[in-house]
Amino acid sequence: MKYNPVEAMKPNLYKYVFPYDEIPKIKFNNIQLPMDIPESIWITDTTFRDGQQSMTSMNTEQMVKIYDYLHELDNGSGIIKQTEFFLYSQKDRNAAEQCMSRGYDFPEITSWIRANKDDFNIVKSMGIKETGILMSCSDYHIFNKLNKTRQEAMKMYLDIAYASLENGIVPRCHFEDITRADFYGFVVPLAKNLMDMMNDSKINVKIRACDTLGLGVSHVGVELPRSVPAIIHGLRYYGNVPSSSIEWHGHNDYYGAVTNSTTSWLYGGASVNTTMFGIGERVGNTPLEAMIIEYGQIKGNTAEMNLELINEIEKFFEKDLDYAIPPKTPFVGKEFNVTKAGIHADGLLKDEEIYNSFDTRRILGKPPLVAINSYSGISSIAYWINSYFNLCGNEKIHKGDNRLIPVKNKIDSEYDSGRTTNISSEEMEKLAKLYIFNNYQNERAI
Ligand SMILES: CC(C)C(=O)C(=O)O
Repeated sequence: MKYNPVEAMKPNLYKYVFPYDEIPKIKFNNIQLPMDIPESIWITDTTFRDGQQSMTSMNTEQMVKIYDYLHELDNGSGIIKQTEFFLYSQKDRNAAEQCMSRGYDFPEITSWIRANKDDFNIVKSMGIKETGILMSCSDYHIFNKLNKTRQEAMKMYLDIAYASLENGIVPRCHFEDITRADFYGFVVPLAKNLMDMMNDSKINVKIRACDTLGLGVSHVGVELPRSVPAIIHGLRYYGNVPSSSIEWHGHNDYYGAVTNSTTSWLYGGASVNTTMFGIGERVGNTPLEAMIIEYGQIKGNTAEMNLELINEIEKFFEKDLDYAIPPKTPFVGKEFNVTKAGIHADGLLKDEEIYNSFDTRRILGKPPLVAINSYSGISSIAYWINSYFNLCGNEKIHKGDNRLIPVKNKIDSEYDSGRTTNISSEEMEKLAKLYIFNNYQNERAI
């Protein structure tokens, strides 16, 4: 071991930042670091590992289906670069094998293993080229969970990385709890030792910066260990880690998962790790679909990615995995672009762009809608139907159309009898089919 950790007699738990009996603090130092976006940035996925742990486990068929979806969503762009599988159980191995047999270039299949010889043998025998390995970095973990000194922990991690390289497998070193770790005392020497191993072995070594409790902060001028800019900048300049080997893994405990992941891109980490719809531990991981939108904003386009497919993936999660996506979730929730304020509805009716920031109909297959409630007039109802059914040109229903009258009457009668909730999309669809398109059999529309 060339670079030793700064040994500590007792754990450095950064109590002035994380007092525990109070909310964590953000300490400012006003140090400005340079942004440096890598030429190539990408997204990786951990839906099958960190994501799946948080919900009823998926069966093999469901995992293969999601893998197919990730591939179709990526659509040859290579932006959704990798996804990772547990290999502990036969079910996990079957799923990984079936996904590998698809032969797709993207997402590449990687694994996550316990640090023992047998697990390396499984990775190798399955022909998987990269594996995630846990390397917890904070003294919360080293002292209080592993019951080791920093020196002992470092040695254990380097031995594991060495075993991976000996097996010809790229180690992806998961620096767990990096946002509470002693950066210069442990993270930097560990990174430098690993980079030496990479240079000696000529096999890539990756570092995943895991914001395990979502404590990372994206603002400029914040002290370590919480500063995302300082962590990414520091890994590159003090740890000698190339951008292409740095990945951010975020959790959303403080609502920062998306911004922190983007910040990691901005300061030089090429990769961000995500799950579909942000499923994951506690409040979840960084949502994959959000990072696609972030990617598009930074790079100016989303290459060949097929964003409309997200709709289908949503339906699959809801129907087959019994996972309810909260309706107000940006870009994917049923109501993310449904305007409820009467004054906004009025704006939408005049010009969609007034209250919709991009063409969600074309790009996500989700037209902006107005909520239908007791305040909705005939024109809102007409707008809703036109938008929902994507009616254009001559097909468009105009507010003078008599077929709208029974729809309006039905809605009014709901509120006359004491209803307080909005009319749902399902109810509106039935009403429109019954009174406008006249092809619905069931007379009881609501
Ligand atoms: C277990 C670790 C690697 C992790 O996923 C996290 O820190 O969130």
